[in-house]
Parts: sequence; structure tokens; C-alpha cells
Amino acid sequence: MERLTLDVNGAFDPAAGGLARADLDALAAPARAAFDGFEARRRAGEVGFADLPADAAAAEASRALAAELGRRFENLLVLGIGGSSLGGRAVLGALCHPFHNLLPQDRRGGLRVFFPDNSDPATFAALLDTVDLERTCFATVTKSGGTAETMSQHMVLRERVVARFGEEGYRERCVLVTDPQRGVLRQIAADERLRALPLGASIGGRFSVLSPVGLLPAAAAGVDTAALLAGAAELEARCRSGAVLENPALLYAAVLHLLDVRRGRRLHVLMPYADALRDLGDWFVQLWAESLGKNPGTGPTPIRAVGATDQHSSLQLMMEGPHDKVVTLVRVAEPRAELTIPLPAGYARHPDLAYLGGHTMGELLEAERRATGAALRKNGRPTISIELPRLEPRTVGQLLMFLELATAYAGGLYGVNAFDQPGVEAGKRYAQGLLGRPGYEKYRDELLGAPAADPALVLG
Ligand SMILES: O=P(O)(O)OC[C@H]1O[C@H](O)[C@H](O)[C@@H](O)[C@@H]1O
Repeated sequence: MERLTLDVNGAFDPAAGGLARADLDALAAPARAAFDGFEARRRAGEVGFADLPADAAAAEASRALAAELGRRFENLLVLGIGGSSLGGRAVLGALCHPFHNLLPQDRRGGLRVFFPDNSDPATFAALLDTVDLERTCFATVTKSGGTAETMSQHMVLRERVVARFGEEGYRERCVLVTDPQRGVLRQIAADERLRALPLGASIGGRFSVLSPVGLLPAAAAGVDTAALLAGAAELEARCRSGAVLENPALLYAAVLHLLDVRRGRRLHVLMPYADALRDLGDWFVQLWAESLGKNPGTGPTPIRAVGATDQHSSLQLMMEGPHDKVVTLVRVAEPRAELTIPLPAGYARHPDLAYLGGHTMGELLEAERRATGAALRKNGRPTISIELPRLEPRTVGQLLMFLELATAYAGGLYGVNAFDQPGVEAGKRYAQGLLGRPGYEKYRDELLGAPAADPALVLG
């Protein structure tokens, strides 16, 4: 059966300092309330991400635009940050060839896609100097339309493109994804007659991976987005119950919440044993952190790790450091490729190496995952296990929807609004004040008027 499996036994292991079944039973009513609360907001049209798999028109519009760009161009630059970048990057990471952008066109099956998601001029300038602009199109993706990092990239690139190819060449190369109801980009789309895909008001940026925000780059790279959405729909259909043991995303949210509030495990590590899910870890971090980290001081800390890489790094801390973590180990049962480890004749007499001979690298990775989970639990650290049969659009769609729904339910369990992010605004206001945005003078003055720094505390 091609479906995601969740196993929370490792969170109930007494040796791992795990939960008791009574803890879960006691959470039945709050979990049901979290489920009902989310469903009510969904029915009211306030929160729309769970209904995206059913939005065939949006999916088709993304595919059609991607196909059109694919006929004419070789590279797509996705200008976006946060939720306007991480989802697409996660999907491509999970489903494209690991070196997609390096492959020749006939092996790629789509455009090269770049996600320059920062206003660091060193990277962006290098990217613009590297790609052939003649063969490059770009998607400016911003729900609000006013994100400084994204719009600064857009303005730099727009100028270069207009200078080389004229207004018409710019119109051919630039597409937008933005909220059709509000934001300055909507106005620019009209003024400049640019093609734009809509991002509905009920789809928050970090919940937008299955909207044109994620679908456009995915389709452009050659991902089967219909299968991705079908997988998400399958998972959503498995999550229509408010009973914890009948809804996998609700069970995951409930167990992570309980481990935090009952056992002090407030650091939530997501550790896939697959390089392809490395970027999905970054996407999850934004999802969990921005959704659950709210006033007054609420929220678990998400951490992304990758097995086996992080076994040689942060695992020591997870194994013996503070008892404040729970590790979700993600297994991909069937790796995309397999390699058998040969045993050169001269190595056979070295038992330290000979045991590897004849095994596959996939077997090694799987043995490490099993062993790490067991060792963590034996050391008093709870674990949770998620398994995908293989990485393909359907199963990745399931995983995305699973984590999005779990986040929504966790918001209810923590008693916070999972769909806003007021905390990120304060820093933006100061930055815009420093850059001279009209109306933001008081933030600049507040920042510049702060008490002088103590020179004794500055070395260098
Ligand atoms: O899509 P945009 O409006 O450009 O927003 C991009 C990102 O910026 C903000 O700071 C928010 O904290 C994120 O949730 C959002 O994904």
C-alpha cells in the first residue's frame, strides 16, 4: 500500500521516558476540540490549505504556465522567501534528481529551477552572472506583494531584463504569484500586463506548497503535480476524524504536544534518512515555528537534521544532552537508487571494513536509522517514526499534507492561532525605517535613539 505510516510507539516507551496511554486518553477531548476548531475555520473559508488538492483549476493553471515557460526557456528563478520559497524547494528536493540543475536538458525533463531566497547580493549577483538571461524566466512569488527581500530581487532583475530585452522581453520572462485581492504586486501585474497566478487569501504563505506557489516551480521542473495533489488528497481523507487514534496528523500533533507539556520535550527534531528530504526539513521548520511560536512564550522549537549525516554532528547532543528533545525519524523504505558495496580482495582481511562488503548502501542507511532510534530510546529519549514506501509525488504529497494538518491541530492544542505571524513584523518595521520608508520614521528613531552601546563590550 502506497501510504505514509506513523508509528508513535517510541513515544510511549517507558525506557525512553515516554508517555503513558492515560496521557493520550486525557487528551482525547482537547484533541477533538482542536480538530473541530480547525474544521470550523476551514468551513468558514478562513483557512484553505486542506482544500487545495481539490482545486483542479489552480493546479491546471500552474501546469499550463509551466509548460509555456518550458517551451521557451531553460532556467526559472523563483524570487520568493519563507513560505514563498521553501515549499517549492522542498518538493523539488524530494522529487527531482539530486543534481537536477546540472543535468543536460534531455535528462532533466523540465527547467532548471533556482531559489535565490535571500537578499544577499553575493549570491544573487553570482546567480545573475551565471545563468544565460536570454534563456531565463523568473517567477516573483509573494503573497503580500511587499516583501522587501523578494521585491528587491525583482527590481534588480527587472532592470537587467528590460535593458537587454525591452518591455516585451520582460513581459515574456516574468510571471507573478500573489494575492489577487490585495498588495502592491497585484497593481503592478495590471500596470505591466504580467501573467499572474492567484494565491487565495485563505492560503497562508507557509501553507501554500500545494498552491501555485509550490506547483508552478514543481511543474516547471517536471514533477507530476497531479500525483502530488492526489497524494495530499488521500492523506486529507485519512484525517477526517476528531478521534486521535483515527487521524494520523492529529495523533502526531497530540503526541508531540504531550511530550512537550508533560515531559518537557520541547525541541522537536525532524530527521529524515534521505538527502532528498533535507529541504523538506527547512520547510517544516518554518511551518512549525511560525505557526506555534506565539505570545506569551508558547511553542516548541523545530530542528531539522538528516540521517546519517547528523549522526556525526548533533546526535551526541540528542543522545546525552538535556532531556528536552523528541526525534521523529523518517524512513524511505525503498531508496531511489541502490549501490552494492564491493569488497576489494585486500580489504577482506580487515574485519573493521570487511563486514560492509556485499551490503548495499541502502542497507547501511536503514541499519543506522534503526540503530539510532533504538539507542535514543535506550538512552531515555523518545522517538516517533514516519515511513514512506518510496519517494514519489503521491507519497510526498501525503507527507506535506500530514505535516500541514498536524501543524493546524497543534495550534489548537497549544491554544494559539497557527495562521498568523505577528512576531516577524517588529524587525521588518525597524529595517524599513532604516531604509527610509515613509511612515516608518518612528521605528528608525527608536532604533537609532536606543542607549549607546557599551564600548567595553565590543572587542576588535
Ligand atoms: O509571500 P510573502 O508575502 O512575500 O511572505 C514571505 C514570508 O515573509 C514573512 O515574513 C512571513 O513571516 C512568512 O510567513 C512569509 O512566508
